[in-house]
Amino acid sequence: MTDHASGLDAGAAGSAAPALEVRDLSLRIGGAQILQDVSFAVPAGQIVGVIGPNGAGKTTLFNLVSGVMAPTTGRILLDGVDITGRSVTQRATAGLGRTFQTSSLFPRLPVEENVRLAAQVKEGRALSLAAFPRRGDTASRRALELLEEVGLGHRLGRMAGDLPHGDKRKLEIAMLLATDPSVVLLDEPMAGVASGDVDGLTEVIRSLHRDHGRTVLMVEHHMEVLLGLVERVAVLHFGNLLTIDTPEAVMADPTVQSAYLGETV
Ligand SMILES: Nc1ncnc2c1ncn2[C@@H]1O[C@H](COP(=O)(O)OP(=O)(O)OP(=O)(O)O)[C@@H](O)[C@H]1O
Repeated sequence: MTDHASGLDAGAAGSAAPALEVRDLSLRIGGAQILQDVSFAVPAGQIVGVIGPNGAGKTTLFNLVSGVMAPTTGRILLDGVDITGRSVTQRATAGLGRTFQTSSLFPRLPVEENVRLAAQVKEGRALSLAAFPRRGDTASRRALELLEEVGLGHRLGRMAGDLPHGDKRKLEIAMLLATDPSVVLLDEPMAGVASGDVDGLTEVIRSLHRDHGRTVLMVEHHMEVLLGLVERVAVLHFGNLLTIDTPEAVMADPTVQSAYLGETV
């Protein structure tokens, strides 16, 4: 571990609690130590990348933060509040949103209906298609705004399952935004996205924090995209946090180079 490995001083300039913080997070399954004492903080409005070789523990970290799995030890704080014992739904209500590596869309529904359903849930209404959507209701209006925002205004009426990968990812982000999260976890947003769609999706992600002030933590294997987007990079290796620092410092770090030996950084 390097001196700056914890990154816990990252929000120290102001007195406000970091938007997201993990403290000594560990997960043990059977005899396997999947994550070990991982600690870092993400100040509000910052965009941070998580990288690491295959099996390093990136998805596990997201599963722990979003509440899909419970840590063996350690704590997770959202805006300074300990959410470690809370359910996925309670964390979402508290402002934590997540996309998954695998698509979480309703493929046989039109794009606007996917986002309307997410907006409807945010309003405290049921995830029900039978809610008789009216063109002017707040969930429908919000859905149209968000589709414009992510650049899918021209896809209205298309079935979500028929969209190209890049647009599916944008749709997932629009659905996430419908829940109005303050902290967004993006799990490999570029996976399966055609090269021609990468720039557009990158801009959508950039605007999440630049234009909307959201805090973003993202796992991404597409290194060029990640390094062009994030302010800091956390590096996981065999369940340990090697370092969290600026993209330049991380790429120049010999421990990172050796962690990736045999892989292209
Ligand atoms: N439920 C589980 N039971 C046992 N081992 C698990 C479980 N979940 C994950 N692991 C193991 O934990 C390690 C970390 O897995 P994880 O999926 O978090 O890695 P990752 O960094 O996201 O990898 P990738 O880049 O390939 O997606 C792997 O060795 C994996 O096999």
